[in-house]
Amino acid sequence: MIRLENVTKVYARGARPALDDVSLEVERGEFVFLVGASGSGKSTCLRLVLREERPSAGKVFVAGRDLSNLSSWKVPELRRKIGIVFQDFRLLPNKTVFENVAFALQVIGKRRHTIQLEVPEVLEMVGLGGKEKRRPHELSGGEQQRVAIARAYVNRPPILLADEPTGNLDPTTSMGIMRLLDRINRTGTTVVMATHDEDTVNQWRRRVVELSDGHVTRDQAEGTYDSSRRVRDMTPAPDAVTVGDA
Ligand SMILES: Nc1ncnc2c1ncn2[C@@H]1O[C@H](COP(=O)(O)OP(=O)(O)OP(=O)(O)O)[C@@H](O)[C@H]1O
Repeated sequence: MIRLENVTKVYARGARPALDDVSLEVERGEFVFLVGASGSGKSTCLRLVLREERPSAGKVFVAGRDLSNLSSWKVPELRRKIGIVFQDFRLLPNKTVFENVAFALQVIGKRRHTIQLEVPEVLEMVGLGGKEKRRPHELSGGEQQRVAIARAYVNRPPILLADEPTGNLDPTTSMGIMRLLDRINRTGTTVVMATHDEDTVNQWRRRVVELSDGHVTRDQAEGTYDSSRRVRDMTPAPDAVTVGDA
């Protein structure tokens, strides 16, 4: 469903590559956690899949299409296949919950009566039935993220990308959001979630792809994440103290 083939991304001439010869394949229907320290290249991966960025070298394939051959007028069609959720929700503050979700269908030309049917259905699914008329500031962070997920999913895209979706939420609320993403994944949607959230990764035990300085350093089924591991690995063990100190 998503394939990166020897992808390198250099943003600025002379800068360290954000991604350095990364190859990665995500099958249809998988749920993948993309983990790694800040700056390791997680968001860059997601932006390449959305064709918001183009690789400096290598190829990106999404839903059978080679994005290097995709003309710019076909990019909206690609993005219709991909729902995206961010850490900071990115809702339209002056629109109601219903209007925020409906907007995603309006921009792709869906008919009014379809919108009237599909928006309540997806809001019910994310647990926001009855809150259609609220504006984002009248919702909790978890509820705002549910609206963002409803907006990303209302068109039933085959791929859902989530960039730190639990980053602004407490553990209990995060758990609810993860249950929702899991439910969406069970409908057959491929989910790729970039995250630092160790507890979530360790609780859900899905495939974990770890990036370090633009390289894939681990790809593990039912994986875990310990962000302190790299730091610990670089710290001398207690028995490495030099004899002269004794
Ligand atoms: N638009 C840009 N222009 C220049 N450099 C960029 C740009 N976007 C990202 N970078 C650099 O590329 C590297 C990877 O960034 P990226 O945002 O992909 O990392 P990340 O793992 O998603 O980090 P975070 O967890 O903090 O979001 C970093 O060194 C970053 O500074």
